[in-house]
Amino acid sequence: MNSQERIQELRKELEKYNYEYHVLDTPSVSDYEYDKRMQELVSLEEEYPELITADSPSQRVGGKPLDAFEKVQHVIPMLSLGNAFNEEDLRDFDKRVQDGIGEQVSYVCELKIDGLAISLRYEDGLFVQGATRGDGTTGEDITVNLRTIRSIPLRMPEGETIEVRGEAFMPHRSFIALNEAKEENGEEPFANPRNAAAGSLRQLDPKIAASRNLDIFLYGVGQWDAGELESHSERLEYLKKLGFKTNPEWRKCATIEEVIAYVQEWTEARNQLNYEIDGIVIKVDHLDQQEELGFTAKGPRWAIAYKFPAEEAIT
Ligand SMILES: NC(=O)c1cnc(N)c2cc(Br)sc12
Repeated sequence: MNSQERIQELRKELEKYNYEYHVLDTPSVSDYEYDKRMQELVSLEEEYPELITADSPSQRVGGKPLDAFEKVQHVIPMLSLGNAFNEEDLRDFDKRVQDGIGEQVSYVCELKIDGLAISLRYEDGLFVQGATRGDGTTGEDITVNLRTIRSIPLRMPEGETIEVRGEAFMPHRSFIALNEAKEENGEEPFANPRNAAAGSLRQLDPKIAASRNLDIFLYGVGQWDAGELESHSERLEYLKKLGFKTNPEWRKCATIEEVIAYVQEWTEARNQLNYEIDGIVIKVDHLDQQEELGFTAKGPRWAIAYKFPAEEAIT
């Protein structure tokens, strides 16, 4: 086997191990085995730098810090949702939807991740750009920092050209470790994981972002010319098939009663998660019904965000 073939073989192995560990949470090799192969890849790429490609597992943490972030225009605006605060608000939402459609409508419920909304663009399967939501139409290009999130594939097996959307966040254990380090250095700790994730992704030095152990759940699609799926639930399944990390707790709900039961279940169970959620997102599942309902100035008529009551401060 020549060096180029060995480099290709190492990249495939490392991408597989990375996917198993960071997306499936089911590692098949030890960190030692992973690190040994990464070391071999880095040495071979140092010997043959002309063979280095942007999607090589060795290229996740970029070089020098940026001077600033470029602006990115979102061709399809990134959503903001109207809020529901109690069961009555949810029933009012359901009534508006049923009146608007005139027949039974099914929903998808998802955990509302307390992080920051992100858009990822892939061209022919290659990760080419990642951006913050910003004001919904103009965000910031933070590609170099998003490349450091290990659950984001640098290349997906299917050569899809697609924009996917989700929420970047800082898991509890990363947040605790970061604030402990900050306090040891006499620095101001972050108030909550959302601020810590936002602050980390807005670092101009990708090495700092890489050190923050961020993660992401993908849950939506932006620009996608080939898109021919009929429902949001099919999109969630397709994102998973493409190799993205999707949140496993989503559920199809045939009625608002089932939505209310799901909300109740996670109001009680959210403290068992190893990441913060601040509510539940409820969406009409069928895309043609979403289109029929359309938008108000505040946001889509076909989705709403139920917000958990503020937790009593533990005194
Ligand atoms: N699954 C979802 O749709 C979802 C999850 N977490 C969030 N913070 C948000 C925000 C919007 Br806007 S949608 C959404």
